[in-house]
Amino acid sequence: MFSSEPVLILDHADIYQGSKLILGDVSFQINKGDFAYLIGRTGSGKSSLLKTLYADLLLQNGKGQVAGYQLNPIKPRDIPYLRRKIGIVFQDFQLFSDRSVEDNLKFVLKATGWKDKGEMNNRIAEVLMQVGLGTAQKKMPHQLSGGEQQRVVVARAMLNEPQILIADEPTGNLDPAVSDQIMKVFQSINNAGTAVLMATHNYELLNKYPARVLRCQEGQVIELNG
Ligand SMILES: Nc1ncnc2c1ncn2[C@@H]1O[C@H](COP(=O)(O)OP(=O)(O)OP(=O)(O)O)[C@@H](O)[C@H]1O
Repeated sequence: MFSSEPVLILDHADIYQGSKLILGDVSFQINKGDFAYLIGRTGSGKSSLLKTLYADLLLQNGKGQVAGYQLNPIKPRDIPYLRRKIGIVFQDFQLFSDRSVEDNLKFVLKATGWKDKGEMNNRIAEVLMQVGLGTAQKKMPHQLSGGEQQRVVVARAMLNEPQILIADEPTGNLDPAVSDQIMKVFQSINNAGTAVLMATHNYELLNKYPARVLRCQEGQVIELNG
């Protein structure tokens, strides 16, 4: 079964910001096909943990492995390749406002080594279909609602078929109905085999879309319903 393949392993990992220990002795695993929420109070370390996973913060103590890459140590030249295997979505949509949806996505494809125009166009059409925006290709970001823009951001994160989608407060700026749409997109991505790790303050979503819950609390990461 694909669900037992680990895409993320942290094993006695310590996560620091500078010399300050934020989370100590963190051990958990996420398998292909898992959906996990990451919760915890403001300042409890959620973003620091996620940054460690995409090597924005370097792991210095303990072991970590994401999408087949060892985090400790990771070679600087491997970091862009690691990030291609991870889809990353933040709270604030970061689309280029002066480029169409299609050009926003093409920018990422070109930056990650795609060359063939036809293949790029096909992949763009596929990911936009996946997020329910099959007709938005030529639109400019300002012609889209906040929720639609966030779906383009999710589509962009899916371009290189990541093994895991990491989302930091992806519904933070969206109202409940729109947050639901984003959750449905995440669920369909997850059902197609991509693991999802999503940091959120939105406890309504946890009730409505139950899944694994990891909580950052008092310098530790605790599994709530394992
Ligand atoms: N760049 C940084 N340099 C130093 N300390 C930092 C840095 N970023 C965060 N911290 C500290 O690390 C701790 C954890 O912050 P982090 O942003 O990971 O928490 P969080 O749970 O994501 O919070 P929020 O829910 O508000 O996003 C906090 O004490 C914060 O002050």
